[in-house]
This record gives sequence, C-alpha cells and structure tokens, in this order.
Amino acid sequence: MNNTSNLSTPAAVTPATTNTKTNNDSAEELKVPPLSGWLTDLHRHHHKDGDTPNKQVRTIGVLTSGGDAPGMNACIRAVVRAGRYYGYRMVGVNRGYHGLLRGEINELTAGKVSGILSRGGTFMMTARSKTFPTEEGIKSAARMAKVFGIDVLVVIGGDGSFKGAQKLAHVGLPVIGIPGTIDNDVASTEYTIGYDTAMNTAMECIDKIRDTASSHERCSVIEVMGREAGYLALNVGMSSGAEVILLPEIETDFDRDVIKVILECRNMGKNHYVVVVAEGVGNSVQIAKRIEEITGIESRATILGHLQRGGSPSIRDRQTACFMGMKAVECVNEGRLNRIIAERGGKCVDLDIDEALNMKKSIARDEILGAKIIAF
Ligand SMILES: Nc1ncnc2c1ncn2[C@@H]1O[C@H](COP(=O)(O)OP(=O)(O)O)[C@@H](O)[C@H]1O
Ligand SMILES: O=P(O)(O)OC[C@H]1O[C@](O)(COP(=O)(O)O)[C@@H](O)[C@@H]1O
Ligand SMILES: [Mg+2]
Repeated sequence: MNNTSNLSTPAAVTPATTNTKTNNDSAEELKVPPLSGWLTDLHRHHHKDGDTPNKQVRTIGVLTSGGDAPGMNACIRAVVRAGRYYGYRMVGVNRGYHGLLRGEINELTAGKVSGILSRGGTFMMTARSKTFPTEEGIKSAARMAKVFGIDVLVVIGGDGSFKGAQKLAHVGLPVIGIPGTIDNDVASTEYTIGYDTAMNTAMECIDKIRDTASSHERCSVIEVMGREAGYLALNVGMSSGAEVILLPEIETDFDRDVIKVILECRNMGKNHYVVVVAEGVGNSVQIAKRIEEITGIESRATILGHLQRGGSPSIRDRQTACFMGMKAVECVNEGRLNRIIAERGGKCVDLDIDEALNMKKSIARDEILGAKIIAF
C-alpha cells in the first residue's frame, strides 16, 4: 500500500499548469493564472498557526540520526518550511535519539533553517545512542517527546534509525522516516539522501589517485565507506574504472579475484591498477601489502574515510531532500502516520513503516557482473 506522487511535481507548492506559448500570449488565453495571481493564491492558502490541516497534530518534531549525510540540512529545511506553511509548530531535536532522551529540543523558526540548504552535515547534529534501543530507552524517549508536545516525530536517518522510529511508533509516538545515509542501504527505497554526493566525492578522489598511481606504475587500493553495504563501492568503483572491486556482500577469493585479475591486466599492457574496497571487506593496508608481496607491484593504500560524508550536497541530493521533506509533511496533513518516505520507480512515495522495514534489498548480481566485464 503506498501513496504516490511524481518526484518532479510536488503537489503542495507547484502551480498546476506550464506555459508553453510565447511571451505575447495573455494569461487569460492560456488559462494559466498570472504569476501575481498564483502568489496571491499561495498566500491565501497559507495557514495561520494552529489552523492546521490535521487537527490532531499541532507540533512536529524533526531529528537527524546515525551517520550524517549531505542533504540532511536541505531536508530539515524542507520539513520545517512545509510544516510552518501549513501552520504546525516545528521543533528540532538535537543529536538524534541521544538528544531526544536528554530533552535537547528547540523551536525551529523559518529563520533558523535559512542558509543551510547548501551545507553538508547536519546543523542539528547527529549521534548514535546505545541507551535509546533498550526498552526503557524507547519509553523514555517517547515520554520526552510528549513532555515537549511533539505529536509526530520526523526521523531523517538510515536503517538503524528507522528501527528506532518503528519502536517509537509501537509505544505510541507517531513517526515519519526519511532515508538519509551515504550507504543507500535502506531496503524500502531505491535512493537515500547523501548517496549521490558521497559517490561523486569518492569518484573525484579516485580519479586523482589514479593520476599518481599511473605516474608511479603502482597499484592503489582505495577504501570507501560501507561497513555492511557495497552500493557505494560498486558504483564508485565502476564509475572510476577500478580493475577490482571488493564488496562486503560477496565473499572474496583473494588469489582469483585480486591477484589473478591484476596480473592479467599487467599482461595486457596495463601499468597501474585501482582496487576499490568497501570498508566492511577488511584492512585495506593489509590488502595492499599482500598485493605487493605476491605480485612485486608497488602498492599503496588510501582510506577515503569521513571526507566522503562531508561537502555541499549535489543537486540530486538537494532535490530528493526537498521532495521527501515536503512528502513527510503531506503525510501528516493527510493523517498518514507511521510512514517511511521512499523513492520507488523514480517517484516519491510513502509506505507503512512495518511493511517498509520488512522489505529486503540486495545488490543486483548483474550489476556486479557488469562492473567486472568492463573493468579491463
Ligand atoms: N534495532 C534498533 N532498535 C532501536 N534503535 C536502534 C536500532 N538500531 C539502531 N537504533 C538507533 O538508531 C541510531 C542510529 O542507527 P545507526 O545504525 O548508527 O545509523 P543509521 O540510521 O544511519 O543506519 C542508533 O545509535 C540507535 O540509537
Ligand atoms: O562515523 P563512523 O562511526 O566512522 O561510521 C562509519 C560508518 O558510517 C557510515 O558512513 C554510515 O552508516 P550509518 O548511517 O548506517 O551509520 C558507513 O558507511 C560507515 O561504515
Ligand atoms: Mg545504516
């Protein structure tokens, strides 16, 4: 059961018709309200504080949780602006579930989310909390939300944060989840906010490393993020022409998958090699050492690390953040609570949280095979 709207046409704020005629055509002929009319219309529908479409909800809280991801700020901004547009009181919870337990909750005005759209990270900060997942932790967090008058909590985070949100829903705090993680490992959605920026950052770094690897005729082993998920490694590896890509989801036979491939490349005339390793596969410094010992090819390891999580979000991430943020508020307006916002078939949809968290996704085998076929 999902509710669908096109990602490129958010219902809440886009004028309904597009002008394809020349500038000389009058607005009346085109049956398109002139721009000034459209603005007036927008104003007329602007709800006053408390005059909200969903009378059961007065206050919406928002937090970011787990690993930060570029575009989280853009998403907070969209949630806050859309929420305020409809007349909800908006509050921000600092430091994810950790801050919720501690009551780190502040009013979010339109001004507080100005100037953050293009900034990486999350201005509300994020955290991982060990206390929160306990039975007592969940109940305390829900109680704290109630103390601050939060009627619905919007959680921007990854798979772990969503499990926490589901538990909050089960103890009676309504939630909406928005996927934000560079790992793209949330089963219910094809895309998570931050993934595109992180892939581009890693790809640019690998291009630079390849320049020096080729000059020194070396093998470069490059570790990208992903403790349990290889989406980033696979797509970054393929897009930077890595000769070898190692993923946590696939068991590696070192001699067959690494050494043999590098030697075949050398015999074809290659003089440098890039091996992209997802963090969860193992120690990249050790991998480089073993390659050098067995092949005699000078090897170096680079761990890209946290730089992959930072930086100004790409347009893909900003746009997805804006649409998903607006969709979350649309769900509240229409009384659809305990939902996960997702991208499915290129559309922004919302799914029941229990159904969404039961979904599974894995890297397509043909994508892995394809990356191997064009690697050399
Ligand atoms: N199974 C779970 N039950 C309840 N809360 C969880 C669970 N897993 C994670 N969390 C909470 O969500 C936080 C963020 O999860 P984490 O896995 O670190 O990041 P992400 O949400 O990006 O995957 C954790 O620190 C924890 O407080
Ligand atoms: O910030 P830390 O603790 O170094 O965590 C690193 C992990 O965080 C991530 O960037 C994001 O993972 P989560 O969002 O699931 O926490 C992973 O790719 C990486 O393995
Ligand atoms: Mg995760």
